[in-house]
Amino acid sequence: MEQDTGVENGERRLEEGVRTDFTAAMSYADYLGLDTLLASQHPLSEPVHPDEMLFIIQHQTTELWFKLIIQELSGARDFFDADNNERARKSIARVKHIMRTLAEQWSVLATLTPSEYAEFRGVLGSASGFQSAQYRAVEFLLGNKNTSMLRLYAEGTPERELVEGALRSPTVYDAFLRALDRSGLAVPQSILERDVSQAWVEHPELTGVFEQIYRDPAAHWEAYATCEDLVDLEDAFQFWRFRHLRTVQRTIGFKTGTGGSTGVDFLKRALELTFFPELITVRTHLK
Ligand code: HEM
Ligand SMILES: N[C@@H](CC(=O)c1ccccc1NC=O)C(=O)O
Repeated sequence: MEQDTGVENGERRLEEGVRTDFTAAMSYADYLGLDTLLASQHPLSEPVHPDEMLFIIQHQTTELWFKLIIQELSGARDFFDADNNERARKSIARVKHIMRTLAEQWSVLATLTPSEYAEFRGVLGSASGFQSAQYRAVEFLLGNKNTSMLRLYAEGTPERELVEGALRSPTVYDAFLRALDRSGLAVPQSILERDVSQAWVEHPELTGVFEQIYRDPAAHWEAYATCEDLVDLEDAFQFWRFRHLRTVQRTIGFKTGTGGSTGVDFLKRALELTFFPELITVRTHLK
């Protein structure tokens, strides 16, 4: 007797229970809002350059992931505030994996050759990733604050609210340090009371706190693991910046950017930034 594999003539038979009528029930597309999502790609080149779709989708998928990163980093901050280190670490790990995925995603855009990009770059006008409000909010949540970036977003717009909100609130690192202090590792008061809207600058007096942790990991295991998670996150973020830089260089060389910057040279400077400088310095001090 033939065994029923559920496959006939190369086709998988639909099972009896499979729903096919969604007039009165929620469907996949309903739940995900696919009508608006998939109607949101508007190439401007005429005739439409097929590679413009690649360009748009690469940016849109990145913005979707940025949206989740903002949720997770804000969540991590709240968990630190509630002294729930384990949950904060889980959110940080998720962000790290998203950043790794996004760093890998550059290889798709790298298939866009300089000649192809030049064919539709003109339609972008003065638009640039530099204006991404979600990206800026992520940078701010991690400590790379810069008040002058606010000028890019008109007052009263949701983008301004997002970026300004992130500028004025404590960073994930601020929240972690406050939690460390509550746990008994004395973080200098000046750091706990710093103006959180300022960019983080290295505080040499903080390195001692991390030295205590790194000299005896077993005694401070949760804090130690969290420090390493933060370093992982920073690494993943830097890889994303680096791959952006390399993609830009192979696509437009040393042209100035549509956002008005010097381009590659401007992006290179971001590689000098570090979110958690004391976590690097502590390594130098370890014997
Ligand atoms: C061929 C593709 C790309 C090129 C040629 C390119 C080029 C540039 C350039 C030249 C800048 C400097 C600002 C300016 O003057 O415009 C910049 C900034 C930026 N781009 Fe791109 N970009 C590309 C793709 C992307 C993608 C896919 C994203 C993802 C959202 C992105 C996000 C950003 C961000 C966030 C900045 C600001 C970086 C910072 O402030 O350090 N770019 N890009
Ligand atoms: N700054 C890029 C243009 C660009 O990449 C871009 C343009 C519109 C929307 C997003 C962009 N992505 C990153 O900067 C350039 O100078 O070619």
